[in-house]
Amino acid sequence: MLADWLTLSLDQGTPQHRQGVLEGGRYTIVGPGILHLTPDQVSVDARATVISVGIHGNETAPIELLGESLARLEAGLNQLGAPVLVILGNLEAIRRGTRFIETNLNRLFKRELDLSGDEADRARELMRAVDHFYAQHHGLPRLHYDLHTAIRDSQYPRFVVDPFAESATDEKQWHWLAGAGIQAALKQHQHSWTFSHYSKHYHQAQAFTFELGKALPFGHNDLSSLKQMGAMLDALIAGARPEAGDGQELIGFQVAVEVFRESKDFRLCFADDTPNFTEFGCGETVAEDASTGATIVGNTPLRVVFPNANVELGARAALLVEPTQLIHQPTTPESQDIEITE
Ligand SMILES: O=C(O)CCC(=O)N[C@@H](CCC(=O)O)C(=O)O
Ligand SMILES: [Zn+2]
Repeated sequence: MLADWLTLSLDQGTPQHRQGVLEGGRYTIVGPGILHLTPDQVSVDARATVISVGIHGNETAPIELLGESLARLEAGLNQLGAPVLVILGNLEAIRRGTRFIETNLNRLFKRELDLSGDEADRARELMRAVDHFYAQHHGLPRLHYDLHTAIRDSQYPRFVVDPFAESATDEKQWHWLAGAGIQAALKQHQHSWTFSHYSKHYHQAQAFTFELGKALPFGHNDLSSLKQMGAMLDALIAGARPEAGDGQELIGFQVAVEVFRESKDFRLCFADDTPNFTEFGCGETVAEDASTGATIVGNTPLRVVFPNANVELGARAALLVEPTQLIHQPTTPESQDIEITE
């Protein structure tokens, strides 16, 4: 039943059996595409964990990856040891295989949201579900991993966005991310009202947006590059400490310039298939907008992330980023622990 929950949620709406037992606990379907896993016993390393997928409907690899992890739980190959809220984000967009229907759901996670429409209603429903979940498990450390794939290839195929927030990122997270095969981390410079930002900003959760390769239709994903990520999901579900990534490098980046599309007459001055993190040299023009003019790289080379000329007016059309530090470096016999240089 649990393994079919993803498919049933998409095919027929909310499945009929709203509750059931599984290895180490029980599940409750709390709403369309919202599943609460409750362990019989909470493990010592457990976190109140939110795992969301399909916030953009065309990003299918995380849905398949999570489906495999739930199937392992149901088959008794894993045991529930932490409370987990599993979220299938934009159900209608997933059915249609599109990023969104009316507007980008991943910009709407704001308590004062006053928009109407299906995506705004879904954002409110998901915010309520997260609030309720963290309140139910208030004694535990909070975690939210929001899993995506990117529109284009990337020089770092697996990376995270670390949302802007007042609260600091726990150093342990870098170990876990490196262990899950994450190669780079991009620190956001301002509030972005994404789903992971919501949990970090309002609930002080450790939260990231994961980019796990390139967006492809169902059945076309090669999940072998996400094996370590799958192992991390299993560990979180079990309430175990995920594998630390000794031997794997994780590079930090920060935002230097955010490029917005302000007019209809807007263009990015490079090929559509330019991979994320491609470097542009000093003096190169990256974008042109009829109302705000050209965006030109200044004295330091910058790399482009999430370029998209087809966004709504006023929305982010690209980030220009620069490396900050090596957040996590391979363990050597001389240095046995994490290296943070800020
Ligand atoms: O590949 C792209 O251009 C977009 C991929 C994507 O959906 N990224 C997220 C990042 C969220 C964040 O900035 O934290 C998004 O744009 O919502
Ligand atoms: Zn996405």
